[in-house]
Amino acid sequence: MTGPVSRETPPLVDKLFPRAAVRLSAYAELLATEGTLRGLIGPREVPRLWDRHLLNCAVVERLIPEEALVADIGTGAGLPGIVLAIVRPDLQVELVEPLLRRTTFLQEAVDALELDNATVVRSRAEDLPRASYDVVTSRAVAPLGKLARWCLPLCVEGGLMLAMKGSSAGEELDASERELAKLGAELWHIHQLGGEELALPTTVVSIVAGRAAGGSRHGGNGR
Ligand SMILES: C[S@@+](CC[C@H](N)C(=O)[O-])C[C@H]1O[C@@H](n2cnc3c(N)ncnc32)[C@H](O)[C@@H]1O
Repeated sequence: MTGPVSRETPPLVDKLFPRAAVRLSAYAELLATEGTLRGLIGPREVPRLWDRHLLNCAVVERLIPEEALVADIGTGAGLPGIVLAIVRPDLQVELVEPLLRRTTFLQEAVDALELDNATVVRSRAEDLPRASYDVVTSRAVAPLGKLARWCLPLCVEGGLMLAMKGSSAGEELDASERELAKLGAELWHIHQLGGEELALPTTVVSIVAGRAAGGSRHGGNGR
């Protein structure tokens, strides 16, 4: 089981997300307890829940326009979807996950946290309605090319696919540029978020969905 140190809310949370800190802490507690008991989060992740998971996901909100309808594909235990719903009450977030064990946990978390802007959707990405979302997020779900085949068709024209990636972001983008162009993507860009504040900055590949074929890497939509 987890030790008490892992449950402490870092001061940075109050500084960056003062209005969301209580709910974020409640979610951290849920992940550290039920989440690990049910095998949704590895026990070794508990001491680094804030650095590697919650804060890392929370800063992605900086790329999301106001009042967007967001689908978080393969959300697992709710990352980044639940975090985004907590820190951005203006968003509507669909937590998309095919596995029942995970959707059961997600629904319990949404209820416990009283998140009225998050909905659990038991589905695979491929089975969701097309051209429906302003923003489609994901973390640790699939390589970028495959992810783009799943996520870009779900975006409205001009919508945004946001893929949280690790150090492979550049390589993955290079390898999938042709595919992105075929899928009608217009701009793509690698963002480093939280570099000044977080122990581990977050890398996000953003891709603007559109009809026009082609695109340019580091197109710099600046969002
Ligand atoms: C490695 S987990 C990542 C979970 C979470 N995003 C995170 O970062 O902790 C990948 C998740 O993607 C889900 N998944 C796999 N294939 C999927 C698909 N075709 N559509 C939607 N989700 C899928 C899995 O069930 C799993 O929960």
